[in-house]
Formats: sequence, structure tokens, C-alpha cells
Amino acid sequence: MSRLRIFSDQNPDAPEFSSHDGDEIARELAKIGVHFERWQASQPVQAGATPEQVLAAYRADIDRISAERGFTTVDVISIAPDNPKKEELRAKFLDEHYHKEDEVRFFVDGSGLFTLHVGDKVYEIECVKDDLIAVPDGTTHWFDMGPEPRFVAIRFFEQPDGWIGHFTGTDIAQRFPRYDVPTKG
Ligand SMILES: CSCCC(=O)/C(O)=C/O
Ligand SMILES: [Fe+2]
Ligand code: NI
Repeated sequence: MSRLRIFSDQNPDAPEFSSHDGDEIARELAKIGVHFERWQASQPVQAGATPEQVLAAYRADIDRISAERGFTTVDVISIAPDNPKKEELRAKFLDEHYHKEDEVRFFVDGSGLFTLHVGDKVYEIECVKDDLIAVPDGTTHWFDMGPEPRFVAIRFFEQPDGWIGHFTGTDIAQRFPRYDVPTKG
């Protein structure tokens, strides 16, 4: 289930805010310039669908958001718990980093945990199937797919190297919760 928790960056033990409500999550994130919305597929996406089938199911929303935000490319990333490189893939985005373009991801299936460090607050967002998140360029954040990663996501790019992370070298990500298991409602 989608969830937003907001912490002081000094206190990872006690969230100051927690919600599973999509409208409330969107409202809180809008205050820091992060966009959150939910999409419905225009046709069912079967397990094992090809990237082309996934993109076709969301074509209208993909075209809308690409036109609004200037994206030129989309791709589909798919990670399952039996991926032999799952530990390496998980480690890639676990430390605090930022990107030079907006990070826009749509979860077709499965889930993952984005955590953003903005001012003196930490915003932890569990993204699940049907969630779109748009994190502005330069926002420091990390992403945890968990020890048994399972997600299919559409990624949007302005430039071919837009996904590259620039690491800040801080240890803040190690002090905040990891994504051990998807949360229940
Ligand atoms: C959900 S897509 C994989 C993560 C990613 O691209 C990124 O930049 C995480 O911070
Ligand atoms: Fe990132
Ligand atoms: Ni709950």
C-alpha cells in the first residue's frame, strides 16, 4: 500500500506524519515540489508482458506527462527476486544522491521505497502499483528495492544519461529505515 512518512532528519525512530491516503500523500509532497499521482492502465497488463505491451497500456498518460515535463525517452525496468544481481542492483541507489534531471517513475507492478532529504525533513514514500512519483532535479534522495526486489517501473528521461546518480557522500541513508518488507494497510 502506498505510504508517506515524514521524519525530522535528526530522528529516524519516530515519524511526525504518516498516511496511506493518496490525496493526502499528493498534498504533502506538493509542498516540497514533488508530484504524486495514480494511473489506471487502458488495458490489462499480464504478468510477463513485454516492455512494448507495458508502454502501450499507459500510452496516453506517458504522452501527457512527457509533453508536460519535456521527456524524450521512456524505458521499462523490471526486477524480480530471482535476479542473480539483486544485491548489486539494490546497492546502486541505497546511498544519498541526486540527478541532474527530474526523476519520474511509474510503478506498473510491485513496490519500492524512495526517501527524500529536503531541508531538515526526511520524506519516505513507499511507491506501489499504479503510483507515479516525480522528484525534482537536484533533490537529494535514495531508493531501496528491498532484499527480495519485485517491481516493474516506467522511467522517463530528458537525456540518455538522466538516470545517473551524483552521490553526496553523506551517511544519512544508513540512519533511516530500510525497505525490508512491503507494508500492509
Ligand atoms: C524505480 S526505478 C530505479 C531507481 C532509480 O532509477 C533511482 O534513481 C533511484 O534513486
Ligand atoms: Fe535516484
Ligand atoms: Ni498502516
